[in-house]
Amino acid sequence: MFLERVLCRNFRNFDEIIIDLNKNLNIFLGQNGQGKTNFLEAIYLMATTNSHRSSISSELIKWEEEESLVQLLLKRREGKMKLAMRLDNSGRKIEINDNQLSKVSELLGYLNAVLFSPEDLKLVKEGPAHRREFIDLEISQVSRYYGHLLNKYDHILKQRNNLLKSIRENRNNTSQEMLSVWDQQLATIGSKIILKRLEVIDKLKILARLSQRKITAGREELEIEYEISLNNFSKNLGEAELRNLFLDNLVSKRDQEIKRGYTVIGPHRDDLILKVNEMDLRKYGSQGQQRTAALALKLAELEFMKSETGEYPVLLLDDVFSELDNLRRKALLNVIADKIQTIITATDGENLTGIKNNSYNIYQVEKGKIKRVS
Ligand SMILES: Nc1ncnc2c1ncn2[C@@H]1O[C@H](COP(=O)(O)OP(=O)(O)OP(=O)(O)O)[C@@H](O)[C@H]1O
Repeated sequence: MFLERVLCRNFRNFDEIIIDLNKNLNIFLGQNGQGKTNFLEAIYLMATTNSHRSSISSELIKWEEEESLVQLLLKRREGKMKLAMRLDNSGRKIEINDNQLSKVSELLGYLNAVLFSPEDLKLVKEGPAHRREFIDLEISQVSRYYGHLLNKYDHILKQRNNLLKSIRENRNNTSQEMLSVWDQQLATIGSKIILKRLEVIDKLKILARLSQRKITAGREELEIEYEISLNNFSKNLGEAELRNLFLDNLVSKRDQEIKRGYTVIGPHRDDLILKVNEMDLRKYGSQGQQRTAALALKLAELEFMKSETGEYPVLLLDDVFSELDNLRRKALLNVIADKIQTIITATDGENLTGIKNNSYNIYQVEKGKIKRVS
């Protein structure tokens, strides 16, 4: 798939920009703070329904304006489509081919995009929330049903945590009965989420291992494991068995959960363990090894989405070329070749000299204005 045109109106520091993109490679050059990341953010927002930098709609709207619009013309195998998001202080509205959708989450699955930015090092070296977000976003982009499960799980978890707090404050039996009702729901949805994650990680780990080998010329073996918070878990459990195990775990943690006032087990507490040559990357990996693994995961993500949807997603590279050494840069360029629409931002073209795509556009970004220069 590829983007033909991107329109942003009153989005971040843009008044109105209308950009026609090359179906292969697009390079956006500009000094710091001119609007390069803002442009990628608008596209990423349309792929995931969320900005990677802010969860607050009003921050995306241009200062002193009331509403903003991001509109994309997208070419997929099945044809062209127009996607639009309107943001104002009351929230976000989505239109597909000029028809308004009832829920923002229905936008998921139309535009698939993979974003790689310097922030992605966090994926390897920081807390589990980043790795859960990585896997959840990836699955949500190819499965709207999974996005729906996550929303439901979040809702149940909040209600259950509120109840745990209220039991802690004033123990009574009716609340304990209510807790069993929430347990059933948490276990039902939670086990579906865990099973889907396990299925995707099984595919992803093969793809990531291959990428890591390519980037390191076979010197590093990357392993990904799912670290589950449930006790007595064994692989190959069916959905009903996993649900029962989840419920048993909730019963055995009940006193602890009431004492703490929140749910201590479930997919919201799980993690991904990344190892290189059997060493835990998060704890012991060098910055270079962590960066390579983050890149390998992103390349695996591209291939995973291709295998799920039949089309490569759009690749967004935010200022990453200056951070990569020659080997990693080459590996990245080999993957992109001419088959993936790529949008790159950089402060100057110096690190981009290795790019030999047949066709590319170059744009200059300055003070919220974007102009094509070649
Ligand atoms: N809601 C907003 N309204 C108007 N301007 C905004 C808004 N949000 C951010 N900006 C401006 O956008 C600019 C940041 O743009 P952006 O993050 O795209 O920078 P960049 O070109 O990617 O630079 P860098 O290379 O430093 O990342 C800043 O000047 C900031 O003041």
